[in-house]
This record gives sequence, C-alpha cells and structure tokens, in this order.
Amino acid sequence: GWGYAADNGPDTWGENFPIANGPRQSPIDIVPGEAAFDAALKALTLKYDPSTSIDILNNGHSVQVTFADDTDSSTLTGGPISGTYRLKQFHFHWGASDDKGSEHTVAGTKYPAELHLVHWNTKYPSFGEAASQSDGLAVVGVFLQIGADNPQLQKLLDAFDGIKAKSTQTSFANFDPTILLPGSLDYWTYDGSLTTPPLLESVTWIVCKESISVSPGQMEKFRNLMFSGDGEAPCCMVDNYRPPQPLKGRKVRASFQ
Ligand SMILES: NS(=O)(=O)c1cccc(NC(=O)NCCCCO)c1
Ligand SMILES: [Zn+2]
Repeated sequence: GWGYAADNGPDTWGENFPIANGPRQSPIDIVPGEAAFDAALKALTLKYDPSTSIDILNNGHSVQVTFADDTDSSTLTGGPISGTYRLKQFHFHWGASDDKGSEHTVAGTKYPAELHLVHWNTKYPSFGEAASQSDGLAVVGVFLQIGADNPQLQKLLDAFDGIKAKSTQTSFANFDPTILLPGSLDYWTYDGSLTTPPLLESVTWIVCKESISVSPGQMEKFRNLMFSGDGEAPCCMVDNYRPPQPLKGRKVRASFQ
C-alpha cells in the first residue's frame, strides 16, 4: 500500500490515485504577501466536548485521536464555511529532523510538524459520504514550532508508548483538543484535498497563522512511533508529509490584515 518511502511515497501516489495531479491538491506553499484579506471571512468557532474523545491510534501513517461524531458535541462553525462540521479526528505530520515535517509551508518555510483537526459537513450522513463532496470536509491546520516544552502535548505524548507499532490503539478519553490551539485563530483558507490517498478534493483548508510550541525532546517522542507493525522490520514513523502541490490558479484568502 501507499506510504512515505521511495517506493510507495508521494511521487508514486499518482499511479493508483490519478487525482494526485488534480486542480485542487494539498498541501500548498502559502505566500502571505499573495493572500488576499477577505473582510467577509468570519472568526472560527471551535466547540469541542472532551467527552467525545475515544481512542488514540497508530494507523501506520500517523498518530490519530478519534472522536465520537454521532452528535453535534464537537463542532466547527464560522470561518470560511457555512453550516456545521463535526470533529472526526485529529492527527499529525512530522519530519526526521526539526528542519522539515509540516505539509503546508509558509513562504517556503517548513515547520517540524503540523496538526490536522478533521471535520465533516453535517449536511451529509457521514464522514465517508462527506469525503467525496467538494464541500464535505474542513481541516484546521496548526503548525508546531520548535521552542519551549508544550505541557498541553504531554498527555498525548505519554500515550505513545502504548501505540508504537502500526495498527495499535488504546483508549484516550476526556481529551479536549482546544488546548492544542494557538492563542490567535487568524487563518489562511483555500480549497484543497486530503494530503494522503485517496487525495479526495473535498477539503476546505483553514491554516492557522500562529503556531504552537514543541520542544526537541517532545519531537523525539513522535519519531519513536513506528510505520512498521510488530514482527516487521522496524521503521521509524518520520517524514510522513506530502510536499506542497501546484496552486493551479487557486486564491488563498486571509482572515486577517
Ligand atoms: N492529512 S488530511 O488531509 O488532514 C486527511 C484528513 C482525513 C483523512 C485523510 N486520509 C485518509 O483517511 N486516508 C485513508 C487511510 C488513512 C488511514 O489509514 C487525510
Ligand atoms: Zn493530515
């Protein structure tokens, strides 16, 4: 299956997923000077209920925290979207070293990691249905920047010991992803896609301008996770990011001046 190695990584995905070369692929390089301020863009409203967090999973591509999405307990409204989108999961992308790892870049700058909070449009019956619609998903991206230890990440990192290998998961209750958000919710937004196969062009991207901190030691905990399963040749989960894709005429809007 697909992955991030030379023989199954982003440069090969187009073989099985031709949309990889489509008109609205993600991630992109965000050039602040070319983003147009749009006064009509609303503030983001993120309302998360910690009781909806269920488990933490190593799915062989990333580490993911999954939420109960059978009610409107954890939602995204406002911002560039209309209607109500439900939080399904959040996960991360990161590098083998601190000089790379994010999917989106800002004027060519790579961050060591990027958080994705994945939401689906409740005008559709499920995530799976929404994922195939042009307005089906909204993903909030938050950059992680090397700095001081981030205590808000610690509960998450402490759970990694139980999910080192591919296809392992443990329960992860009462986690409020709000604590992972930066102080300012100023954002850039553009129409894009999933950044992993099946690369569906169904995502309204909402990328926060402000990053959150992560220390070098905390980054090492991400790098101790494994792409490989028990009994397989050990392979550290690093560089699980797709590089920026062609803008193809798309406009990036800014919620701030
Ligand atoms: N990286 S991302 O664009 O935020 C994103 C969001 C939601 C789903 C996905 N990708 C997938 O679900 N791919 C299907 C298989 C991956 C887990 O096994 C990517
Ligand atoms: Zn992602």
